[in-house]
Amino acid sequence: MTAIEQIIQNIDSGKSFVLEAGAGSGKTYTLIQTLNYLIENKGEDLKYNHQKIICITYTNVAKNEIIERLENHPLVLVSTIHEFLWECIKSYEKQLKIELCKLNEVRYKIDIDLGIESRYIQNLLERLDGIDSVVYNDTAFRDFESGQLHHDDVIVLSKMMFQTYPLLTNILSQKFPYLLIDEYQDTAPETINALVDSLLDNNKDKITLGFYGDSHQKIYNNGVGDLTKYYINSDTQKLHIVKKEENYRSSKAVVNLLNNFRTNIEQQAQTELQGSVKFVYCEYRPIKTRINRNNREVEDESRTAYNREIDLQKNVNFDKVVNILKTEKNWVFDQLDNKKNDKILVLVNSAVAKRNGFSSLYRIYSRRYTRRVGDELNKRKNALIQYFVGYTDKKTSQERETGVEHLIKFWKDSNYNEVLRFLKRNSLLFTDGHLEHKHKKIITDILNNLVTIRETKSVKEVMEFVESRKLIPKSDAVQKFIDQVNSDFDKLEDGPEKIRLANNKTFYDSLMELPYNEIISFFQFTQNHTVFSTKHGTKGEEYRNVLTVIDDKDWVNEAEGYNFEGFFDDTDPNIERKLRTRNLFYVECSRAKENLVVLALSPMGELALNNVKKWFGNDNVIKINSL
Ligand SMILES: Nc1ncnc2c1ncn2[C@@H]1O[C@H](COP(=O)(O)OP(=O)(O)OP(=O)(O)O)[C@@H](O)[C@H]1O
Repeated sequence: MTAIEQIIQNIDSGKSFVLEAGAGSGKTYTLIQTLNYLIENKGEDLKYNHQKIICITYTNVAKNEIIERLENHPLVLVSTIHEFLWECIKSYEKQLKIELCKLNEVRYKIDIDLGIESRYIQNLLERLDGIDSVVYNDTAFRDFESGQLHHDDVIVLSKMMFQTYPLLTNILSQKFPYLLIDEYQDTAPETINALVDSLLDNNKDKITLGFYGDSHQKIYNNGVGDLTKYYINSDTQKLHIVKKEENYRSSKAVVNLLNNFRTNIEQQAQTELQGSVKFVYCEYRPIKTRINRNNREVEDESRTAYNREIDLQKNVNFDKVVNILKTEKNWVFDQLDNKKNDKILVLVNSAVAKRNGFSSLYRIYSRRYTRRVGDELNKRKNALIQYFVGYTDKKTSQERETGVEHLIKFWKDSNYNEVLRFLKRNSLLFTDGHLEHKHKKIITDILNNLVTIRETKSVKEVMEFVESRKLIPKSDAVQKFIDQVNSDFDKLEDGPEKIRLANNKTFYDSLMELPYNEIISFFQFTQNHTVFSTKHGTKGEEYRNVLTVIDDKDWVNEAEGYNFEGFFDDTDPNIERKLRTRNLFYVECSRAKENLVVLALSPMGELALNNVKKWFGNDNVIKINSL
């Protein structure tokens, strides 16, 4: 039976299900097929009972694609998770206030127990009495005292509401008897819990849930990742597993490789194209050692000097491989024509930053965050950097298009609707929310000006311009950061807090002096508009040929990072990191339609290489010197 046939069988017998579908299997297509089936076969009933089908997606792009493909069908509500959950809970004002107080109390206690100054409030209930209702809008700051929620709070509060008020879930299941969720692996565990353990548990006969996704493509830390616990045990299962094992994207060689390190799905390539996979590894001279007086072997040279030499060697190796691919294999790495490009997938490191024109930004980050630099940059965690380039929502993996550069992108693309939406949401230009004719001229002048000054001025000058024109005010977090670095922290007692503030000040001062051009380059990089791609943005994308570059050095010591050698040889003791690395590797390799080359710049031990040989085939694992 095909996946869609199994899904239909589940739907017809009222069973909730998970579609586990590997890379390139056409998940969205199956989701659309399901929706069409429901419209055609259950549509009349739904209409009669004033019910709707809910389809939850993660990005506005996916949302729009589905709406378009269903030709805006009135029976289907396509929604992001926040929109949906907020719609579910927002009218229960009394209950919301109670739950908000509970949440506030829990978070307040955590802060107090940790001995840190809490942003939460004692005795919130009394203060909430004075406000009309709890509110949430997409860009609101958290301000519990005035009943204002941040979007993370919506996720947590809805879980609490679903748990505490079964009646709420009964009402929802009456209104929405079918609920389909795209990219389940990136859904917050709290949301899965609300949907499966409350909504479904309380209303088994009334609602069917369908989860679509791929456990091996979870690359964001906050997603649930995998729903196995809900279907593994047939006695207690709440969901039924359906597998989709076709791969419509990749060549036989690539699919074969994916199957070699994936255990829960065995994909079938749907093309006759053979393609190829190669793994290139590098060896470096060992660090010099000597025997000391105590007869112990110790390092005989400075590790910094050694690392510097190896870094240079890595650059040479990288250039060598790229050159061979270009000249001998006809791969196309053309910075200007992104569409036709073959792609280099690489996590940000100093060499990547240099090649993409943001090496000074990288240096400033390295000084502040030392070993966490890659992670900090990749995730755009710092509030100051977010002001310029936005960020990826950690709960939903959605790009938050809130940065100066997003606004400029909309403007340059002549996407005026988005420009206006952005300004209405973020700027102080429209104090009364109305756009008048006079505003259009003002906006045009400001934005044209901004486009130009960005090219030549410093970060500080751009920030001042943006602020003075009331385009985007500083967020609370940015203001707090600036206030702190400008405070008189010299008077503080010596200790970690003083050091932290001093480091922040250096970071802030150097960032402000930076040519803004570096921010532009960094933004292009985060949006995959270079031949390089941040791996966090590659899901759903595909390229003819892919070069994936691995360099453990920048990541291996971080609990939050990646450890490729430890994944290849199965020795990484940190299970979460091992899964994260496996998923990243899976997502990267599965982007290739024809040919894949993996270049391991950091050294790989014998055990790792032996496993790699099992996956890639002996002849496809090549030492760089033999190229
Ligand atoms: N039924 C089909 N027949 C032919 N081609 C298909 C079919 N379904 C999908 N494709 C093609 O296969 C490729 C992969 O599809 P798609 O990107 O939808 O898969 P996916 O499951 O979302 O992949 P991933 O999760 O890896 O991003 C696309 O080029 C798509 O056009």
